[in-house]
Amino acid sequence: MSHQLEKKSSYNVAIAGVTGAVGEIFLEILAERKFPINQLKLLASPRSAGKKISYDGKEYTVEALSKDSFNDVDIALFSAGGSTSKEFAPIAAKAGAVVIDNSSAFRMDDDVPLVVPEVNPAAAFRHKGIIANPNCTTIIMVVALKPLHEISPIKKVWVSSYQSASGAGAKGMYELQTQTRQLVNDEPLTIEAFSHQLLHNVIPHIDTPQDNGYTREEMKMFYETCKIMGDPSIKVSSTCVRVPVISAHSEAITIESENPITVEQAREALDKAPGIRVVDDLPNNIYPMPLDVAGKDDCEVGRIRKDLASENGLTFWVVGDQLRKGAALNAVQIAELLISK
Ligand SMILES: NC(=O)C1=CN([C@@H]2O[C@H](COP(=O)(O)OP(=O)(O)OC[C@H]3O[C@@H](n4cnc5c(N)ncnc54)[C@H](OP(=O)(O)O)[C@@H]3O)[C@@H](O)[C@H]2O)C=CC1
Ligand SMILES: N[C@@H](CC(=O)OP(=O)(O)O)C(=O)O
Repeated sequence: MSHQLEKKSSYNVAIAGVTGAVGEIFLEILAERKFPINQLKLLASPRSAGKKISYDGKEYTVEALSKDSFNDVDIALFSAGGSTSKEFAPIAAKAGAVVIDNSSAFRMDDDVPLVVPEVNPAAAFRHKGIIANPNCTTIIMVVALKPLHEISPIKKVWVSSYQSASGAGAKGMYELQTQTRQLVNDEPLTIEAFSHQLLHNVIPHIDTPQDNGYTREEMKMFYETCKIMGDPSIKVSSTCVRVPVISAHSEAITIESENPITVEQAREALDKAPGIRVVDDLPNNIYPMPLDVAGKDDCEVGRIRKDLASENGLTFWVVGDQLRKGAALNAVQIAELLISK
């Protein structure tokens, strides 16, 4: 069975997980980019079945995701967690849809391309029914790494992330907002979505601990970077940290490349690269910050400087809206690539 999308003037699109943090942004982005939709199917858990959601001036009723949800669907955008993807993405692909999956369920499968359109667009066409959207922190980083890797191959990356509450979904954003209100009202703080109070704190722990002392989020950055960049020799050491910011992830990155990359070369390459903007004027207090980047499509890079501690090293700061470029926008850009051929 061929999994390539048949060329049409408009497509039947399903969104699994439409009531979640990423699902909501999927709808915003499809509308903003005028994605050619014929029929739209909105899917979530049985808890949300019957809920009404507007899209492009029309009201839709959310349906409970089931094995029969994908008949006549061309493109299925999944954002409903790894276990839901594991169960339903193969069913959707078998029914003839091309699945673009936001979860971590299939990212490292050999048969599943892991795609960031600015980095490895050709991989999108090698799918067998499922394409994986990478981890959000990794997407934001590789958009900046790619133009630098083209100047001189990157050998090593050290990165510390400053990941917003929305990375933990709707419940993460809600908990940070609730804690703010509770603190003002002198009430006990609810701590459910994160392992500690996030308000007025930073938590150096995202996803499950691994045997090597890193977390699963950190190991996703290690493995996914190599797969997306098509270079298994790149070594990534990361510390992923949750910070009390509602939306947009920040990352302090140091790279070591085969040959030196000057600040000027880096700035010029990043300036020209798609999906990223240089915002870098330290003396005038101008650098990327989550408050400014939240809601934007492009990632922003600043604080570009020669690293003082590593050989052939360059240090910089990248911020991206992880619900957009780190999730829904990247997935919609993959869908746009598929329908462009
Ligand atoms: N938040 C982020 O920054 C990013 C998230 N992702 C990934 O995207 C996915 C969704 O994340 P996010 O939007 O943040 O999470 P949310 O918790 O905000 O939303 C989860 C969504 O999945 C639906 N869902 C949950 N269980 C089921 C089920 N059994 N069957 C059908 N639908 C179900 C929920 O429906 P209901 O409302 O009915 O419960 C809801 O629509 C995850 O895999 C996450 O790892 C990827 C990149 C970034
Ligand atoms: N990276 C997200 C979590 C997430 O959704 O990751 P993944 O898509 O790799 O499961 C965060 O900030 O918490």
